[in-house]
Amino acid sequence: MPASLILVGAGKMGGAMLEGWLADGLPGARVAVIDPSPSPAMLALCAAHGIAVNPADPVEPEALVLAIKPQGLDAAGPALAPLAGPGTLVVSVLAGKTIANLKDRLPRARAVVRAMPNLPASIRRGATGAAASPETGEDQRRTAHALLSGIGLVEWLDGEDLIDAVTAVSGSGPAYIFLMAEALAAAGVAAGLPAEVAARLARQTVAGAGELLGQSPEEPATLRQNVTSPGGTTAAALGVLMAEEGLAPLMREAVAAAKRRAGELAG
Ligand SMILES: NC(=O)C1=CN([C@@H]2O[C@H](COP(=O)(O)OP(=O)(O)OC[C@H]3O[C@@H](n4cnc5c(N)ncnc54)[C@H](O)[C@@H]3O)[C@@H](O)[C@H]2O)C=CC1
Ligand SMILES: O=C(O)[C@@H]1CCC=N1
Repeated sequence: MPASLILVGAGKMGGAMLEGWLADGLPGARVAVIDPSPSPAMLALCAAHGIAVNPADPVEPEALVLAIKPQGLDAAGPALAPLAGPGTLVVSVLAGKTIANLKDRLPRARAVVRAMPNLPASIRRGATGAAASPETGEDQRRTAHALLSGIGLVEWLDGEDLIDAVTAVSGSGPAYIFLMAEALAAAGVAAGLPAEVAARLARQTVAGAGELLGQSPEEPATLRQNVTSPGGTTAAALGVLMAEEGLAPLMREAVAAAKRRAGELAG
């Protein structure tokens, strides 16, 4: 873990990573947060862990983690450039922004890791794809790995060309699963259940299935088959979901749209 870390942007994703790092044992005294409008919950978390918020004269840290909106990079660049020296490990989670885009705004930076985590980082169940600039040293790679593996699974990529696909699959992916819970609950209401009962059953079904998938050595397809009695109710439902025009082509289209959008955010 780095001896000093500045988190720039402590919103939903930055906040989730910070929660994960703190749960992983990163001492708050090593961390500073820069954010012009931190939420009350973030201020409370920082106060509880002795984390400096918007220090007056921040100094170049060992690790500078960027978690602002991609569209905010131009405006933030001038304030961030002095914090990213040749020895600083820069970790960016900005969707679409390439390592070259980041180096444009942080001209002294050498070691840049472009990472795409996801929101379950807050409970250390995240999934991150990452790629490092060629100048990133072995120690800095180890530091980046310690940070990212502290919040869940890490897949290192040979180059950054796959990060937009990672963004579309696992970066945005939790939203697809939450939507599944919403849609299942709504379908339950349509099938006659009281709304609150449907919401509780759908939520626990998605959470329980996710937990089982996380703990089981079986493939998702095997777990699906374990639910499916021949000629039974699940088979009837899967006949719809697995039809030619069912979930698979829809998911392909959704992931392609997210990947396309990530490409548009570059620059
Ligand atoms: N939300 C998610 O599930 C994921 C988000 N990301 C990436 O994380 C980044 C942040 O996204 P969210 O957390 O969802 O957005 P957010 O809006 O919740 O957080 C952004 C934070 O940046 C702060 N901010 C704005 N300008 C700033 C500046 N100049 N200096 C310091 N802080 C500044 C805002 O006050 C806010 O707290 C984006 O680049 C996004 O692509 C990546 C993976 C997943
Ligand atoms: O929606 C977005 O652009 C960000 C990137 C991945 C998840 N949230």
